[in-house]
Amino acid sequence: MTSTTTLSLEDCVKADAVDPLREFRREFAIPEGVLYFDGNSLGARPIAAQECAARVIGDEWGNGLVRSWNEAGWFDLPVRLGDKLAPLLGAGEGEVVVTDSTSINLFKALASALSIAAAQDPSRKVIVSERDNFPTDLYIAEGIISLLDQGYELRLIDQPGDLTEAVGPDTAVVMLSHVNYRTGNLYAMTEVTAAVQERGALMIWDLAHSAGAVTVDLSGADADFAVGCTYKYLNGGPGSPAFIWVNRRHQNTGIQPLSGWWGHARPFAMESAYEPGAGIRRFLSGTQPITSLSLVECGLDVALKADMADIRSKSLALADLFIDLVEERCAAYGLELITPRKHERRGSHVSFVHPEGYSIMKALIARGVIGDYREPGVLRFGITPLYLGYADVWNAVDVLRDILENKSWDRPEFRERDAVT
Ligand SMILES: Cc1ncc(COP(=O)(O)O)c(C=O)c1O
Ligand SMILES: Nc1c(O)cccc1C(=O)C[C@H](N)C(=O)O
Repeated sequence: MTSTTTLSLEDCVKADAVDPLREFRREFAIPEGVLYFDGNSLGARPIAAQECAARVIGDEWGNGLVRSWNEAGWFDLPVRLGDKLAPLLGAGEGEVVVTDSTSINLFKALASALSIAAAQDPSRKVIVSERDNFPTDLYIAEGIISLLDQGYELRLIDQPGDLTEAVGPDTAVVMLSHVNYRTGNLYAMTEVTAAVQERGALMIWDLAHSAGAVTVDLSGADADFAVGCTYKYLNGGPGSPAFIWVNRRHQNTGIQPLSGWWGHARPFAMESAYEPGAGIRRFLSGTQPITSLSLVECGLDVALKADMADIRSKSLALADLFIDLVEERCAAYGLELITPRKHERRGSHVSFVHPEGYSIMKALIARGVIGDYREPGVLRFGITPLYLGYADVWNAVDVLRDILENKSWDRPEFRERDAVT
């Protein structure tokens, strides 16, 4: 569907009828009456996940018991799932493991990158990131800086355009989110990686808002490390394990400081001294949450059946439609778009700022249009082409217009803050 003005619901219904991804919606359990625009926080449940959970809990755990570490392939699951995820990241076999959380994987990646940078040039003491990066990324960097206590510092840029100027001969590592969690800004991975490496620094990407949503080519960009989660666009389930990708040239060089027994060269030799395993396995630490790890496969199996180019073009078309409809139908109500309009600069969510953003989002959720809220004043709408269609976008904006027109957000119950927004 092309970006036009004066779009009708009928146009959207017609666009849905010829959408090459329309059958994928059947693969997901979306409750009746819900328009789900929060797959950028927690992806919807693949129908297959319920049966998978029953098999893992009932059969593999219940009947197999401890034998399942071998017989059901539990021990190899982080590596097997990493290999399965790799094509969606432009990565190869033996380069990715699904394990731990994004925060923990970032700790491993950053510590490892700093150890590699220090071996090359110990005078490089700066980690460059973005003030508007997802907070956990900055907190993890602060934690490593205090733990190492070797004069490292964090340099934060305020605009994506300030990046190249901030990276210099003092820079050890640059750590950025490929897609910004708040604005949806998308960095040009290949160009940015090349600029960072030309300046002698290592490049770490956080792909939390990219994996399964936008085209990613880690090998093509020749980045150094990447991390990301599986509970958003990969539909792995709440708190499902994250992933870490390590360029082969670094796998056996840096220090992976969470040196637990799963990363040991011979875990069941039970040796008292640590000897890192070869390759990506050394980025494992300890025992993995096998039930939730197993569910990651259901989301991956769905995503791998779809063509990533179709996902990307539908994501852009749905977001264009969302923006056009808001601008056409909600123009009088003070919503300000903070997401880049340019396709090459946009991820897969759309964000608007409004002084009453929190109450408006709560009012939307009460009407079944589920997005989320981020400070300050940001209404965020995730665009997930596998289970959202053009008519869904039209209907969501229709509810938004109604809430704004009737000021129905202006009620005490919509002002009460929940713990999770
Ligand atoms: C860019 C980014 N990094 C990291 C995280 C979270 O990491 P974790 O799963 O460790 O809580 C999120 C979202 O929660 C995120 O948006
Ligand atoms: N990870 C989350 C959580 O534990 C609770 C609620 C939301 C989340 C999210 O994923 C937030 C998300 N990363 C964001 O971009 O804001």
